[in-house]
Amino acid sequence: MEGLLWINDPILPIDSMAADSARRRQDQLTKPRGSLGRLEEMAIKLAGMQGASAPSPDPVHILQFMSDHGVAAEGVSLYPQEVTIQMMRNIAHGGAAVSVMAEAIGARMEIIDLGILTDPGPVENVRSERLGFGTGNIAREPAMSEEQLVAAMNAGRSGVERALSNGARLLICGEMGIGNTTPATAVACALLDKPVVDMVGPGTGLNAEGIDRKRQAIESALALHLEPGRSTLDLLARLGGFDIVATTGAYITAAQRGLPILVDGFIMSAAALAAVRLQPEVRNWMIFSHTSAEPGHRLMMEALDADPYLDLGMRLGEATGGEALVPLLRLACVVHQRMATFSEAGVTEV
Ligand SMILES: Cc1cc2ncn([C@H]3O[C@H](COP(=O)(O)O)[C@@H](O)[C@H]3O)c2cc1C
Ligand SMILES: O=C(O)c1cccnc1
Repeated sequence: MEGLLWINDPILPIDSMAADSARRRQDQLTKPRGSLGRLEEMAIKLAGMQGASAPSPDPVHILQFMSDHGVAAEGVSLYPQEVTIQMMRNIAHGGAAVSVMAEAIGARMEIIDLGILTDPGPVENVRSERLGFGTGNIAREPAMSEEQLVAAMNAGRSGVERALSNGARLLICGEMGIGNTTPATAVACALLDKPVVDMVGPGTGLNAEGIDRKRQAIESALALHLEPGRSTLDLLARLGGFDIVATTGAYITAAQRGLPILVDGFIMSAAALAAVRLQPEVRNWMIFSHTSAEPGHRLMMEALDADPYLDLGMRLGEATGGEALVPLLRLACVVHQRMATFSEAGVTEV
């Protein structure tokens, strides 16, 4: 697709020498081999991605994408659509979970309005890259045009470029927009060829009747848009959201530029599936923070051969699962760097 030729640019290889040398170092540190479990794996993975003997998640850069979803008209969320703009202000003013956590972990966050329902005018701390007034209702029409798809992918790409120019060493993408678990579910069902009943869930807290209504809306969307031979980009334009598409572009760009990706929950995993479908090696650059309580997330993780680190019953989105893992990533890296080896400490090795 014109304007998206960069998707096929090569993905950087992981530095396997750096990963091997980090693994060897872990085995020389004063502990029974493997005893720090997956903390060891975190440091080794980051070492390979960063080509570094002293890996570190810092600086962490969050791209927080805001957008609305036309399919909210089908009654697929417990909350009304005006919550999106209200939450955008809340995020920008520092009152949302993502904002409090970003401050607590010392992460830089850029909030990008990709097209919430009403144009809020200039909002402090929000970058406006509006592509429309929400997407189309996927149960009845495509989510977006080809032009909007291209612009959303490029918005994700330029977000990563700004992150890199700010020195980022770890990327977390997040989203907020009422109704968003519906396009995420639709994209996942389309890409994985799974029945909607296996993937659909409560999102913000729908009851059984609400989930059934959401299932019907997604089934209508798939019946309308799913045709054999449709490309991944075409499916994204028909079923996705501006945020899922921008994140897909951000993930591919990060992998092309060598920036490690921390994938957040259910909605961001739909983008991860799309990015890996478009460019399989993007998977090598991904770390998965947590298992979302949204039931279909496990199927997504299976498809991505991913085993997320945390399982805290989180189901918020907003990059918060990614943020929750950052302190553990830091700990893993500090341990990797500062622990004494057997020979340094004069401890008997077996
Ligand atoms: C106050 C509030 C803050 C949120 N922050 C993230 N989400 C999350 O919930 C929404 C997806 O769930 P559904 O598809 O059921 O609407 C998205 O906005 C997602 O970011 C929120 C939802 C609400 C209500
Ligand atoms: O895991 C997520 O991304 C999620 C789950 C429920 C609602 N919003 C987001």
